[in-house]
Amino acid sequence: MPSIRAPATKKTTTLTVAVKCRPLTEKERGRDIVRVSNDKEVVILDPDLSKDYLDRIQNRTKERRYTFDYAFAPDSKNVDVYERSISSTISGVVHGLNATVFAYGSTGSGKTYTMVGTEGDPGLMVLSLHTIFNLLKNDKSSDVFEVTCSYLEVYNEVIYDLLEKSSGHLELREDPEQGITVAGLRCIKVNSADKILELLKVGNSRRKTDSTDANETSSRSHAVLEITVLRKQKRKYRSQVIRGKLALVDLAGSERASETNSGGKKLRDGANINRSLLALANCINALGKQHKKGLAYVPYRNSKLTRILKVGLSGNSQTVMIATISPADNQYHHTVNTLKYADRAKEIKTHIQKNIGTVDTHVSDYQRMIDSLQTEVSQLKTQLAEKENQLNTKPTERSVDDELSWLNILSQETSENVQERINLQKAVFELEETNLRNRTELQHLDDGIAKQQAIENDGTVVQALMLRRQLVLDNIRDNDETGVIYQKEIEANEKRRCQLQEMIDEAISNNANKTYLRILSQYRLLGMTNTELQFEMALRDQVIHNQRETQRNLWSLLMGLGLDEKQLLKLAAKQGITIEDWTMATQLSMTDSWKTAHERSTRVSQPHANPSRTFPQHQEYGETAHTYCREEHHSSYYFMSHNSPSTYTKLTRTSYSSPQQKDEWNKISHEDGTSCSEDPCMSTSVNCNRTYEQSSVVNVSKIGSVLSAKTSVSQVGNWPV
Ligand SMILES: Nc1ncnc2c1ncn2[C@@H]1O[C@H](COP(=O)(O)OP(=O)(O)OP(=O)(O)O)[C@@H](O)[C@H]1O
Repeated sequence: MPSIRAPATKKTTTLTVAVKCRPLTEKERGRDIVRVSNDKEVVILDPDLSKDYLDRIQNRTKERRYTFDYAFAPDSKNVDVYERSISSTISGVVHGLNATVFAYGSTGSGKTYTMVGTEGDPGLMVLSLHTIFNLLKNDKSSDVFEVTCSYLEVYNEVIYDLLEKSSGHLELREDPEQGITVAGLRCIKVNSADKILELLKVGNSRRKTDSTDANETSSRSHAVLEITVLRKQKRKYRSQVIRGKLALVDLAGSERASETNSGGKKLRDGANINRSLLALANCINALGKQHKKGLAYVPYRNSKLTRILKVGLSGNSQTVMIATISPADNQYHHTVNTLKYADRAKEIKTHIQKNIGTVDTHVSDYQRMIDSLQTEVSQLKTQLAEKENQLNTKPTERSVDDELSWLNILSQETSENVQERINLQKAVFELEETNLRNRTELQHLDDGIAKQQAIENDGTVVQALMLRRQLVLDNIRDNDETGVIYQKEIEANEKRRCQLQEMIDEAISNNANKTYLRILSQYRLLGMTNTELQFEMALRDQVIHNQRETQRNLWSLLMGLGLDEKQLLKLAAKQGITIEDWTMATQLSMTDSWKTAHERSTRVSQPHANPSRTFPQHQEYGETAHTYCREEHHSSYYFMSHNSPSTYTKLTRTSYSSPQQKDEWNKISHEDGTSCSEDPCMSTSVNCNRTYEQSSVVNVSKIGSVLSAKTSVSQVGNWPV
């Protein structure tokens, strides 16, 4: 079929952005911090409960408010999302228009639930297919329809056919007429929604999923279901073929390694997912900027995902982005990140146009098309010449206004470049961490094999150990290889950074408005320093996570020895070790799910680097155990009862909530008899002159980080969504 596109009127439209908040799951016992008002507005409350009215009116809270085309509260069904934000787009597919719907959000935020759904709450893929086949069934024209379907996944930057039992690696091809296509991808002819749903089911069962701490069945790949509807129109003098395409995309979720609690393969998957999502985020950023200045380069080529989504993001497609978010307070950073990108995506423009191919075209029609194409070519040539002219213009020749916005764009790109470098460095750091653990395990395995070889006859244990050894070695090699790729990307990123800085410096030295430009540049540099600090904190976050894991493992080990609470305390006392909080520590070692729900409380219940003090929990085990806590970044203290861990009662500087609280606070004393005269609400200690490390409670050297780890954590870091 000739596929010359007949010139038809192009309609410019913006991406439709809908936000869907899922309900709190049973496992999550956190606070719900998302509010959806008037069907369009989403408010994210500050997860820090201690912020009061004054903080709010002085803008010191982390509360955020966003407006989108549509917003859906946790009680909304998939069909509500479909009817309000998608259905009209889907019907265009039957009339030769392209449409793309993609779900975007952090891991466990509900993307797969929204796209695929359940039997009781069918997802957007299922609902769209029913609409398409209903429209075809009810079509009154004499047109003939043909529907085909393909389903692929991108896993670790490799494309697989989900409709093929054992699919090999597929390659992307740039076709001058059809755009980006996947060579060798199966396109199956279908004649009912049920048939596609069957294929969808089979395809989903082949998708790579894994269980992580954040989501039991986490999708580790990006899945793209594409439905093509061909409408063949028989007319008196010519036949026309209209082709509409619908792409339904379920992305893998962005994640932080510290949250998914993953290592080895899972960590590598996560790093790849984050990398392709970062590439997508960068495209959204660039496209969002394009409408303002028309300058931004859109880095589609950075990942397979962005190349596949190119048409949906900027080409001939009516596109809907469903940003999925979790309402849980511990997901605050992910939620804000997702909404930030969703907010930018609102600016993206696409250009929709009917895909019409003609068969038996009359010569005069061809002539008309050729004329029109020639006009288009000459217009493009003029535009290209103008652009080249602009690029060759020296900064000094620009007007000041132009200069400033040009510099602004440059510095914006610099910040993004820094952000990208930070993400890459974090990925490298995570890989190195995993390999460190892998190498330790390898050492243990070698020792074990040597010992076992000396005593064993049949060699079965040795064989099992050798197998494990090979697996660990493979992981080390894979991680090293990925590390080399990341290093190369860091180098490329660094090169770009230098280029950008040179351009900024040149603009400053050439321009009359030097002082203003210098301030602007300084401002951007400070912003970058800030981002780098965030990276440092993210690294610290990771170290703390590892310490907690060690703590948990060692507790399990101690518990496994069969010692009861008294024996353990006695043993510890003999060694001069004070166990800080028996209740919490044992709970911590017993259940992992407890850890997630109570992470906040464990995090804040440990002694602090500065000021140092001894907490009296160990005197009051069991029912009456209380912990004094401080959250470092908010300089606030809480009084928390273990009987009801979710209840936080704030102590204020001028008044205690109850006499009991005041008494409890007054009990705080150091072991050596000195006490802190600090008010609970002050962030510095008055009489306390010992450092954290000196405190005998924090006898880290005795049992590693088992009994007392530095665990004042701020969950910062802008891991890309
Ligand atoms: N609207 C909803 N109603 C009820 N449960 C939901 C809803 N949305 C999501 N969930 C539940 O939340 C959990 C995570 O959802 P889902 O697997 O869809 O997340 P995801 O964003 O696809 O995660 P990943 O990126 O890790 O694959 C699942 O247990 C799912 O059943």
